[in-house]
Amino acid sequence: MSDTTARKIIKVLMISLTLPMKSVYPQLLDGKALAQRIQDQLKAEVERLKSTYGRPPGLAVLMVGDHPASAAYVRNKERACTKVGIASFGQHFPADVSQSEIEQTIDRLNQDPNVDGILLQLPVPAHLNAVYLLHKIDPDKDVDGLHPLNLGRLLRGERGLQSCTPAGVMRLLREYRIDLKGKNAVVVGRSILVGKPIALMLLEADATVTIAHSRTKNLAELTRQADILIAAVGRPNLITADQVKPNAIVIDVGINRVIDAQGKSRLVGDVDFDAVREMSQFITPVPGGVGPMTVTMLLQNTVFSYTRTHS
Ligand SMILES: Nc1nc(=O)c2c([nH]1)NC[C@@H]1CN(c3ccc(C(=O)N[C@@H](CCC(=O)O)C(=O)O)cc3)C=[N+]21
Repeated sequence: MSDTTARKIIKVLMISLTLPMKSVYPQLLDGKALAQRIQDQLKAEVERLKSTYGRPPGLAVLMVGDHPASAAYVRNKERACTKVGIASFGQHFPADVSQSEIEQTIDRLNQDPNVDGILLQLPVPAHLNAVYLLHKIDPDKDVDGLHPLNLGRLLRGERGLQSCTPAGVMRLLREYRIDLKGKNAVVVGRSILVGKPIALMLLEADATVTIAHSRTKNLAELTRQADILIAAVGRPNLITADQVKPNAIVIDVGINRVIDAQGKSRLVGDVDFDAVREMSQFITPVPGGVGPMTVTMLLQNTVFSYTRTHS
Protein backbone atom coordinates (compact mmCIF):
# COMPACT_ATOMS: atom_id res chain seq x y z
CA MET A 1 0.00 0.00 0.00
CA SER A 2 1.43 3.36 -1.00
CA ASP A 3 1.98 6.11 1.50
CA THR A 4 -0.71 8.34 -0.02
CA THR A 5 -3.31 5.54 -0.05
CA ALA A 6 -2.63 4.83 3.59
CA ARG A 7 -2.98 8.49 4.37
CA LYS A 8 -6.26 8.64 2.47
CA ILE A 9 -7.63 5.64 4.37
CA ILE A 10 -6.65 7.16 7.67
CA LYS A 11 -8.25 10.43 6.70
CA VAL A 12 -11.54 8.76 5.71
CA LEU A 13 -11.48 6.76 8.94
CA MET A 14 -10.90 9.86 11.00
CA ILE A 15 -13.68 11.75 9.31
CA SER A 16 -16.10 8.86 9.66
CA LEU A 17 -15.20 8.53 13.33
CA THR A 18 -15.48 12.14 14.31
CA LEU A 19 -18.13 13.84 12.20
CA PRO A 20 -21.05 11.39 12.44
CA MET A 21 -20.37 10.78 16.12
CA LYS A 22 -20.77 14.46 16.77
CA SER A 23 -23.91 15.02 14.75
CA VAL A 24 -25.72 11.74 15.45
CA TYR A 25 -24.99 11.60 19.15
CA PRO A 26 -25.15 15.11 20.55
CA GLN A 27 -24.60 15.31 24.26
CA LEU A 28 -27.59 15.64 26.48
CA LEU A 29 -27.32 18.25 29.20
CA ASP A 30 -28.58 15.95 31.93
CA GLY A 31 -30.36 18.25 34.38
CA LYS A 32 -31.88 15.36 36.26
CA ALA A 33 -28.52 13.77 37.08
CA LEU A 34 -26.92 17.07 38.02
CA ALA A 35 -29.93 18.02 40.17
CA GLN A 36 -29.60 14.70 41.99
CA ARG A 37 -25.92 15.30 42.68
CA ILE A 38 -26.52 18.83 44.00
CA GLN A 39 -29.40 17.61 46.16
CA ASP A 40 -27.13 14.96 47.70
CA GLN A 41 -24.65 17.70 48.62
CA LEU A 42 -27.43 19.91 49.98
CA LYS A 43 -28.71 17.07 52.10
CA ALA A 44 -25.33 16.71 53.81
CA GLU A 45 -25.11 20.49 54.24
CA VAL A 46 -28.62 20.68 55.74
CA GLU A 47 -27.74 17.90 58.18
CA ARG A 48 -24.66 19.82 59.31
CA LEU A 49 -26.59 23.08 59.68
CA LYS A 50 -29.32 21.39 61.65
CA SER A 51 -26.90 19.91 64.16
CA THR A 52 -24.94 23.18 64.44
CA TYR A 53 -27.82 25.61 64.80
CA GLY A 54 -30.65 23.42 66.04
CA ARG A 55 -33.17 23.89 63.28
CA PRO A 56 -33.46 22.98 59.58
CA PRO A 57 -33.79 25.61 56.83
CA GLY A 58 -37.49 26.35 56.13
CA LEU A 59 -39.34 27.16 52.91
CA ALA A 60 -42.91 28.51 52.67
CA VAL A 61 -44.68 27.93 49.34
CA LEU A 62 -47.80 30.05 48.79
CA MET A 63 -50.27 28.74 46.28
CA VAL A 64 -53.61 30.29 45.30
CA GLY A 65 -56.40 28.24 43.64
CA ASP A 66 -56.18 24.74 42.19
CA HIS A 67 -54.50 25.12 38.82
CA PRO A 68 -53.49 21.46 38.25
CA ALA A 69 -50.05 22.20 36.73
CA SER A 70 -49.21 24.60 39.58
CA ALA A 71 -50.36 22.03 42.12
CA ALA A 72 -48.02 19.48 40.54
CA TYR A 73 -45.05 21.90 40.64
CA VAL A 74 -45.76 22.75 44.26
CA ARG A 75 -45.89 19.04 45.13
CA ASN A 76 -42.52 18.55 43.36
CA LYS A 77 -41.02 21.37 45.37
CA GLU A 78 -42.34 20.08 48.68
CA ARG A 79 -41.16 16.56 47.91
CA ALA A 80 -37.68 17.87 47.09
CA CYS A 81 -37.61 19.82 50.38
CA THR A 82 -38.44 16.69 52.33
CA LYS A 83 -35.73 14.76 50.49
CA VAL A 84 -32.93 17.13 51.53
CA GLY A 85 -34.30 17.83 55.02
CA ILE A 86 -35.66 21.36 54.47
CA ALA A 87 -38.87 22.05 56.45
CA SER A 88 -41.66 23.09 54.08
CA PHE A 89 -44.59 25.21 55.14
CA GLY A 90 -47.27 24.96 52.47
CA GLN A 91 -49.91 27.71 52.38
CA HIS A 92 -52.80 26.84 50.11
CA PHE A 93 -55.42 29.57 49.56
CA PRO A 94 -58.80 29.25 47.81
CA ALA A 95 -59.03 30.94 44.39
CA ASP A 96 -61.17 33.78 45.80
CA VAL A 97 -58.84 34.71 48.67
CA SER A 98 -58.45 38.46 49.27
CA GLN A 99 -55.29 40.43 48.60
CA SER A 100 -55.06 41.48 52.25
CA GLU A 101 -55.23 37.93 53.54
CA ILE A 102 -52.19 36.92 51.47
CA GLU A 103 -50.40 40.12 52.48
CA GLN A 104 -50.97 39.30 56.14
CA THR A 105 -49.62 35.80 55.60
CA ILE A 106 -46.53 37.21 53.88
CA ASP A 107 -46.01 39.66 56.77
CA ARG A 108 -46.22 36.82 59.25
CA LEU A 109 -43.79 34.63 57.26
CA ASN A 110 -41.38 37.57 56.91
CA GLN A 111 -41.21 37.70 60.73
CA ASP A 112 -41.12 33.92 61.29
CA PRO A 113 -37.56 32.91 62.33
CA ASN A 114 -38.16 29.33 61.14
CA VAL A 115 -38.83 30.48 57.57
CA ASP A 116 -35.81 31.27 55.38
CA GLY A 117 -37.52 31.28 52.00
CA ILE A 118 -40.93 32.45 50.74
CA LEU A 119 -42.20 31.61 47.27
CA LEU A 120 -45.43 32.77 45.68
CA GLN A 121 -46.36 30.24 43.01
CA LEU A 122 -47.30 32.08 39.80
CA PRO A 123 -49.66 32.75 38.13
CA VAL A 124 -52.15 33.98 40.73
CA PRO A 125 -55.84 34.73 39.88
CA ALA A 126 -56.47 38.04 38.08
CA HIS A 127 -58.16 39.80 41.03
CA LEU A 128 -54.85 39.72 42.94
CA ASN A 129 -51.97 42.14 42.40
CA ALA A 130 -49.05 39.74 41.99
CA VAL A 131 -46.47 42.50 41.58
CA TYR A 132 -47.43 44.08 44.90
CA LEU A 133 -47.41 40.70 46.64
CA LEU A 134 -43.88 40.08 45.36
CA HIS A 135 -42.84 43.51 46.71
CA LYS A 136 -44.08 42.48 50.16
CA ILE A 137 -41.77 39.47 50.44
CA ASP A 138 -38.65 40.24 52.50
CA PRO A 139 -35.86 40.46 49.86
CA ASP A 140 -33.65 38.30 52.11
CA LYS A 141 -36.29 35.53 51.97
CA ASP A 142 -37.11 35.99 48.29
CA VAL A 143 -35.81 32.61 47.11
CA ASP A 144 -37.46 33.09 43.70
CA GLY A 145 -35.40 36.24 43.08
CA LEU A 146 -38.42 38.22 41.91
CA HIS A 147 -38.35 41.14 44.37
CA PRO A 148 -37.31 44.39 42.63
CA LEU A 149 -34.26 44.64 44.92
CA ASN A 150 -32.98 41.24 43.83
CA LEU A 151 -33.76 41.94 40.18
CA GLY A 152 -31.89 45.25 40.57
CA ARG A 153 -28.90 43.44 42.03
CA LEU A 154 -28.93 41.10 39.05
CA LEU A 155 -29.04 44.08 36.69
CA ARG A 156 -25.98 45.54 38.39
CA GLY A 157 -24.10 42.23 38.53
CA GLU A 158 -24.18 42.17 42.34
CA ARG A 159 -24.56 39.04 44.43
CA GLY A 160 -28.07 38.24 45.61
CA LEU A 161 -30.88 35.72 45.45
CA GLN A 162 -31.43 34.81 41.80
CA SER A 163 -34.40 33.35 39.92
CA CYS A 164 -34.31 29.57 40.06
CA THR A 165 -34.86 28.62 36.42
CA PRO A 166 -32.21 30.97 34.97
CA ALA A 167 -29.80 30.10 37.78
CA GLY A 168 -30.37 26.40 37.02
CA VAL A 169 -29.60 26.92 33.33
CA MET A 170 -26.37 28.77 34.14
CA ARG A 171 -25.32 26.03 36.56
CA LEU A 172 -25.96 23.40 33.88
CA LEU A 173 -23.86 25.33 31.34
CA ARG A 174 -21.07 25.74 33.89
CA GLU A 175 -21.11 22.07 34.87
CA TYR A 176 -20.62 21.03 31.24
CA ARG A 177 -17.85 23.63 30.89
CA ILE A 178 -19.59 25.46 28.09
CA ASP A 179 -17.63 28.59 27.32
CA LEU A 180 -19.86 31.63 26.89
CA LYS A 181 -17.27 34.36 26.34
CA GLY A 182 -18.00 36.26 23.15
CA LYS A 183 -20.52 33.64 21.99
CA ASN A 184 -23.81 34.63 20.38
CA ALA A 185 -26.61 33.81 22.80
CA VAL A 186 -30.19 34.24 21.61
CA VAL A 187 -32.94 34.13 24.23
CA VAL A 188 -36.43 33.57 22.82
CA GLY A 189 -38.91 34.88 25.39
CA ARG A 190 -38.86 37.99 27.59
CA SER A 191 -40.68 36.99 30.77
CA ILE A 192 -39.60 38.34 34.13
CA LEU A 193 -39.40 34.74 35.43
CA VAL A 194 -37.02 33.46 32.73
CA GLY A 195 -36.23 35.48 29.58
CA LYS A 196 -35.06 38.76 31.09
CA PRO A 197 -33.05 37.38 34.02
CA ILE A 198 -31.34 34.72 31.90
CA ALA A 199 -30.33 37.35 29.34
CA LEU A 200 -28.69 39.35 32.15
CA MET A 201 -26.85 36.31 33.48
CA LEU A 202 -25.55 35.40 30.03
CA LEU A 203 -24.40 39.00 29.60
CA GLU A 204 -22.61 38.82 32.95
CA ALA A 205 -20.83 35.71 31.60
CA ASP A 206 -19.60 37.78 28.62
CA ALA A 207 -21.91 36.34 25.96
CA THR A 208 -23.27 38.62 23.24
CA VAL A 209 -26.96 38.51 24.01
CA THR A 210 -30.05 39.05 21.87
CA ILE A 211 -33.58 38.81 23.27
CA ALA A 212 -36.26 37.78 20.78
CA HIS A 213 -40.01 37.68 21.43
CA SER A 214 -43.41 37.39 19.80
CA ARG A 215 -42.97 40.68 17.89
CA THR A 216 -39.49 39.85 16.59
CA LYS A 217 -39.18 40.05 12.80
CA ASN A 218 -37.31 37.22 11.02
CA LEU A 219 -36.96 35.10 14.14
CA ALA A 220 -35.39 32.18 12.24
CA GLU A 221 -32.67 34.39 10.79
CA LEU A 222 -31.75 35.45 14.30
CA THR A 223 -31.88 32.04 15.95
CA ARG A 224 -29.72 30.57 13.17
CA GLN A 225 -26.87 32.82 14.37
CA ALA A 226 -27.08 31.51 17.92
CA ASP A 227 -24.16 29.54 19.35
CA ILE A 228 -26.35 29.24 22.45
CA LEU A 229 -30.10 29.17 21.92
CA ILE A 230 -32.47 29.49 24.88
CA ALA A 231 -36.14 28.73 24.18
CA ALA A 232 -38.39 30.11 26.93
CA VAL A 233 -41.78 30.81 25.41
CA GLY A 234 -44.13 27.95 26.28
CA ARG A 235 -45.13 26.87 22.78
CA PRO A 236 -44.53 23.26 21.61
CA ASN A 237 -42.33 22.90 18.50
CA LEU A 238 -41.66 26.64 18.31
CA ILE A 239 -38.00 25.92 17.48
CA THR A 240 -37.52 23.60 14.49
CA ALA A 241 -34.28 22.24 13.04
CA ASP A 242 -34.13 24.83 10.25
CA GLN A 243 -33.99 27.57 12.89
CA VAL A 244 -30.91 26.17 14.63
CA LYS A 245 -27.26 26.63 13.73
CA PRO A 246 -25.46 23.30 13.31
CA ASN A 247 -23.50 22.41 16.46
CA ALA A 248 -25.36 24.95 18.57
CA ILE A 249 -26.07 24.50 22.27
CA VAL A 250 -29.82 24.36 22.77
CA ILE A 251 -31.51 24.99 26.14
CA ASP A 252 -35.21 24.19 26.23
CA VAL A 253 -36.99 25.92 29.11
CA GLY A 254 -40.50 25.18 27.82
CA ILE A 255 -42.81 22.92 29.82
CA ASN A 256 -45.89 22.08 27.73
CA ARG A 257 -48.38 19.30 28.33
CA VAL A 258 -49.64 17.93 25.01
CA ILE A 259 -51.82 15.01 23.89
CA ASP A 260 -49.79 12.74 21.60
CA ALA A 261 -50.96 10.64 18.62
CA GLN A 262 -51.89 7.77 20.99
CA GLY A 263 -54.11 10.13 22.99
CA LYS A 264 -51.69 10.10 25.92
CA SER A 265 -50.69 13.22 27.85
CA ARG A 266 -46.98 14.00 27.44
CA LEU A 267 -44.58 16.73 28.56
CA VAL A 268 -42.69 18.53 25.77
CA GLY A 269 -40.55 21.65 25.57
CA ASP A 270 -40.48 24.49 23.02
CA VAL A 271 -37.98 22.68 20.79
CA ASP A 272 -38.69 20.00 18.17
CA PHE A 273 -36.37 17.70 20.13
CA ASP A 274 -35.94 14.71 17.77
CA ALA A 275 -34.95 16.84 14.78
CA VAL A 276 -32.89 19.43 16.65
CA ARG A 277 -30.90 16.95 18.72
CA GLU A 278 -29.37 15.50 15.56
CA MET A 279 -27.67 18.72 14.61
CA SER A 280 -26.91 20.34 17.94
CA GLN A 281 -23.78 19.97 20.05
CA PHE A 282 -25.61 19.93 23.38
CA ILE A 283 -29.32 19.91 24.13
CA THR A 284 -31.49 19.70 27.24
CA PRO A 285 -34.31 17.11 27.23
CA VAL A 286 -37.84 17.77 28.51
CA PRO A 287 -38.49 16.31 31.02
CA GLY A 288 -35.14 15.79 32.75
CA GLY A 289 -33.40 19.01 31.70
CA VAL A 290 -34.10 22.45 33.09
CA GLY A 291 -37.12 21.48 35.27
CA PRO A 292 -35.24 19.48 37.92
CA MET A 293 -32.57 22.20 38.04
CA THR A 294 -35.25 24.82 38.84
CA VAL A 295 -36.40 22.89 41.88
CA THR A 296 -32.81 22.30 43.00
CA MET A 297 -31.87 25.98 42.78
CA LEU A 298 -34.89 26.77 44.97
CA LEU A 299 -33.51 24.42 47.62
CA GLN A 300 -30.05 25.92 47.21
CA ASN A 301 -31.40 29.47 47.58
CA THR A 302 -33.23 28.45 50.76
CA VAL A 303 -30.04 27.02 52.25
CA PHE A 304 -28.12 30.12 51.11
CA SER A 305 -30.66 32.38 52.80
CA TYR A 306 -30.41 30.32 56.01
CA THR A 307 -26.61 30.43 56.13
CA ARG A 308 -26.61 34.17 55.57
CA THR A 309 -28.73 34.74 58.67
CA HIS A 310 -26.49 32.40 60.70
CA SER A 311 -23.14 33.90 59.76
N1 LIG B 1 -43.03 31.76 41.48
C1 LIG B 1 -42.80 30.76 40.65
N2 LIG B 1 -41.59 30.18 40.63
C2 LIG B 1 -41.33 29.12 39.79
O1 LIG B 1 -40.20 28.60 39.77
C3 LIG B 1 -42.38 28.65 38.93
C4 LIG B 1 -43.63 29.31 39.01
N3 LIG B 1 -43.80 30.34 39.87
N4 LIG B 1 -44.64 28.92 38.21
C5 LIG B 1 -44.52 27.82 37.28
C6 LIG B 1 -43.08 27.54 36.88
C7 LIG B 1 -42.83 26.14 36.36
N5 LIG B 1 -41.85 25.55 37.25
C8 LIG B 1 -41.38 24.23 37.17
C9 LIG B 1 -40.74 23.60 38.22
C10 LIG B 1 -40.34 22.28 38.14
C11 LIG B 1 -40.56 21.54 37.01
C12 LIG B 1 -40.13 20.10 36.95
O2 LIG B 1 -39.76 19.51 37.95
N6 LIG B 1 -40.15 19.44 35.78
C13 LIG B 1 -39.75 18.05 35.61
C14 LIG B 1 -40.89 17.10 35.37
C15 LIG B 1 -42.23 17.49 35.89
C16 LIG B 1 -43.35 16.52 35.52
O3 LIG B 1 -43.06 15.39 35.07
O4 LIG B 1 -44.51 16.91 35.67
C17 LIG B 1 -38.83 17.93 34.41
O5 LIG B 1 -38.85 18.84 33.55
O6 LIG B 1 -38.12 16.94 34.31
C18 LIG B 1 -41.19 22.14 35.95
C19 LIG B 1 -41.59 23.47 36.03
C20 LIG B 1 -41.56 26.45 38.23
N7 LIG B 1 -42.23 27.59 38.05
